[in-house]
Amino acid sequence: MSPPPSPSESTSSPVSGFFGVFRYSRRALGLVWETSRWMMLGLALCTLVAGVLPAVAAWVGQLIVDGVVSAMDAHQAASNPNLLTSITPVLKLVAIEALIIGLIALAQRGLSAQQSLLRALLGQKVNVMILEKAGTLSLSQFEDSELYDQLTRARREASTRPLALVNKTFGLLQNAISLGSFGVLLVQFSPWALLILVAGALPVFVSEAKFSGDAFRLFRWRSPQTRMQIYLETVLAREDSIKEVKLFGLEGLFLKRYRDIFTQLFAEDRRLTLRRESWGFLLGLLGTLTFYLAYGWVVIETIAGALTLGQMTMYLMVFKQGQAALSASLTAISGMYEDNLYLSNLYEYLEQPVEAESGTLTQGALPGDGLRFENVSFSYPGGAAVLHDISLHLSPGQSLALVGENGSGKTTLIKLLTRLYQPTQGRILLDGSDLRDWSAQALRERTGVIFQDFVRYQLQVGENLGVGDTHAFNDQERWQNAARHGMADEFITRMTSGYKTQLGRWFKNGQELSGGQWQKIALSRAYMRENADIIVLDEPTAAMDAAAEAEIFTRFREHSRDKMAILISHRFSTVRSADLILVIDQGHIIERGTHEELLAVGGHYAKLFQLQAAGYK
Ligand SMILES: Nc1ncnc2c1ncn2[C@@H]1O[C@H](COP(=O)(O)OP(=O)(O)OP(=O)(O)O)[C@@H](O)[C@H]1O
Repeated sequence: MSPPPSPSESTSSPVSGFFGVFRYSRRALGLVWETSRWMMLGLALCTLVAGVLPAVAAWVGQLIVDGVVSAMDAHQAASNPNLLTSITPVLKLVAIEALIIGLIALAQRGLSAQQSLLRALLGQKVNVMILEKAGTLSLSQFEDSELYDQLTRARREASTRPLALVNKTFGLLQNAISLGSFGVLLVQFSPWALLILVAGALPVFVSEAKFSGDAFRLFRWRSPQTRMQIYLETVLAREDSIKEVKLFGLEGLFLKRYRDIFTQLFAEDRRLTLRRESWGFLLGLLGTLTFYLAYGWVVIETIAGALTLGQMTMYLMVFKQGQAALSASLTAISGMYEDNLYLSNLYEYLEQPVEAESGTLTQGALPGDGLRFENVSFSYPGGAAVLHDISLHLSPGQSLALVGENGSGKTTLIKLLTRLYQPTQGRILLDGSDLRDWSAQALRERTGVIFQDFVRYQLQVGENLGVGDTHAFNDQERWQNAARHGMADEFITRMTSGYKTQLGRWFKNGQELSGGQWQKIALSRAYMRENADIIVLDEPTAAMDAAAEAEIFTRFREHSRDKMAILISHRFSTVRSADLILVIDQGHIIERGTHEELLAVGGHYAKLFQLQAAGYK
């Protein structure tokens, strides 16, 4: 199976497509320039030195051979030969050549030292750019598998590519300088020789350019499989999934899938590599043939007396090195083409449009009005409607509970309320102003949320709380306050290093917590937002024991006395005390009222309540 071309690749002509991708070279150079000006200048200097000196060395080589020949003649012809006088001029030339070779070695070392330092700096810079961009993407962009592919491709490859591109650009420059200087020497022999040199290397270049394009298309086309491989690696080798993998005996199954993907990808790789190398070999032979043709020509000219021995050595060396430099330049160009294609992926990702943060409000038009949903409907991108025509009003000091079956849309409602998604229809108002018009910062400060799938950070306990309010990330007093509210302080103080205990198993001395303890940590994290007046708990006590749950809700009510509290729970014992209960079914509000009102109606809520109560009898 061959990868389909992307639309842009299939519509543009191969030539313009080929040159079009070079637009990223300038950006890569700019990136290096921003990373370290001095090193880029150093690279340029070393490149120049390493480019010019080989031709100078070849020329000095010619002077040496011719010097030796004439010194030999003079020495033999002299009636009173003095060896020292005869060899001194040649030895001086030998010393100069040694110096030149030393300088070339120095320049090359300089190049490789600067390249390896730049690799580290540039890799870090590009990775930071990728992660910074990730921070600006919306949740729906993150859930878009194509964008996710792009992000994965960018992370896998692009952090090494900019330097590769710059190295190749400098390599090309160095070879071009060498070629130019060799050309100056070679043209004196014959312009045809120069032409032969170019003609010999051209076919390799064309084939390289073609195959690097194929390689990139292959890489782009199969990134979903690569991503599946990364995912399987994670499932098979991470402590949070290994328990289930072991119990269900999934190792063999997943490893087989992992291997199958590799086998498929490897078959494509092998095909491409074999074709690339076979063509490279055949076309390379052409280059070798032209070299030996030129070799023969130079030898004939020398025997015929048109060239001196020194000139012959020089031309042969120039020809050989020139050909090597030319094919290296051409390979560099096609390699640059490949790097450019990879970089185009990085920049496509970096240039993903992000929604401009337009809201600036820090206060609503009707302070104290609380939260209002006005005929809000919502569908996830590309999906069917999940919420239909939701209207509700919650004033400060009131509590709201959402009840409904799995998948009825409760968490989605919270995602809209926290502006992780925008309603498809209708609007949400906070203190009389549309949520979209609020500044993100102000909104964040006013809401404290814990989601069902809260994050278990592999950090210290205190930091796990601190993430709830970055301003107080290291504030121990605030940690303790929040932990008291979330009922986590008791077990934290019993831990070996208290709030400084490392959590999780990823790092040394990390301690694992029970499901309920983690939930208490997450709950305390929500309490870190001291100024938040909208507190949302999405099934906060599912993993807690009954006593802890009762205590949690007593504290929750105390804490949220003058705030807006929203609670999602499948346990009616926690829901019943809410001021307003909404029963959601397939995205519709089907019942609303207090616990008593809903029981009196004898509808869906009453039925579910009785079902649960019967379970406890
Ligand atoms: N990111 C998403 N993209 C597309 N569809 C989604 C996404 N998240 C949830 N859904 C769908 O939206 C619907 C509502 O999901 P939601 O998580 O809001 O339900 P819920 O009432 O909170 O369920 P539960 O009680 O199981 O937590 C479900 O049908 C689900 O498949």
